[in-house]
Amino acid sequence: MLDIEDFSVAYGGLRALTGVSLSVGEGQLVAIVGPNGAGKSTLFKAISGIVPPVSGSIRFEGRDLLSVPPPQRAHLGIAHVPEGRQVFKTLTVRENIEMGAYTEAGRARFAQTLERIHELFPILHERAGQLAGTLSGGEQQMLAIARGLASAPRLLMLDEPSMGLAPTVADQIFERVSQIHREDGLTILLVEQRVAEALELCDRGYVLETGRIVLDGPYQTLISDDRVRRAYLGLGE
Ligand SMILES: Nc1ncnc2c1ncn2[C@@H]1O[C@H](COP(=O)(O)OP(=O)(O)OP(=O)(O)O)[C@@H](O)[C@H]1O
Repeated sequence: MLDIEDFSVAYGGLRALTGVSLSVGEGQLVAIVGPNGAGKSTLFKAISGIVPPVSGSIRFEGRDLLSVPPPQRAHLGIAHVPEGRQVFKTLTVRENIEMGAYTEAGRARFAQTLERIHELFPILHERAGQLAGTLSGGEQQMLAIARGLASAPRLLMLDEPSMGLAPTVADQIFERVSQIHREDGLTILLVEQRVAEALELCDRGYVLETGRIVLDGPYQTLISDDRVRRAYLGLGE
């Protein structure tokens, strides 16, 4: 579904991504893990078109994505749920979800998507008329994911959904992400610093460090790799 090849991004003189290649197959949940500043958010911004590449290619469902203007990319079915949630705080929960449904597919399927969103996140149904800025951090994250789902995407990109959340709340979010993947078969690209949790959920993972992919493979390969065990899972040999 998504093929990124030899992709590099720079902010002025600073290289944020160097020669990154990765693939996401239809229906897969792929995790990108790595430390602060590794370039994870930059990769998502480049897929959405917020930052331009220096070189490399991105193909989405066989199409050259870089030739598609950024505002059109959501209409192809790419939903980007940004780091830090960024809900519209002065709009209600329901209005935030409606804002996500601006794609043709999102509008066409809004009634059934809303029903599914309420099934996944009943609290958003209860709080439909409440201003988003008054929600807790976990509820705002649920709303950000719901807003992404409202566009009826083919690919859902989640940038650190656990950020700033208590472990139990983060676990609830991971459980919902897994449910969306398992039950709805949605293709998901997940960026996370909580490496153990993210790798447990994924079909395939990539480890990104200082702008380069240093390791990739299926869950079993990554979880048994000594570097991953030492650096990210706090485990010994
Ligand atoms: N707008 C920007 N201008 C200049 N440098 C930037 C900009 N955004 C990010 N960077 C730099 O690019 C590098 C990668 O940042 P990025 O936010 O992609 O990392 P990350 O892996 O998502 O980290 P985190 O999890 O802390 O957000 C960092 O060195 C960062 O300082």
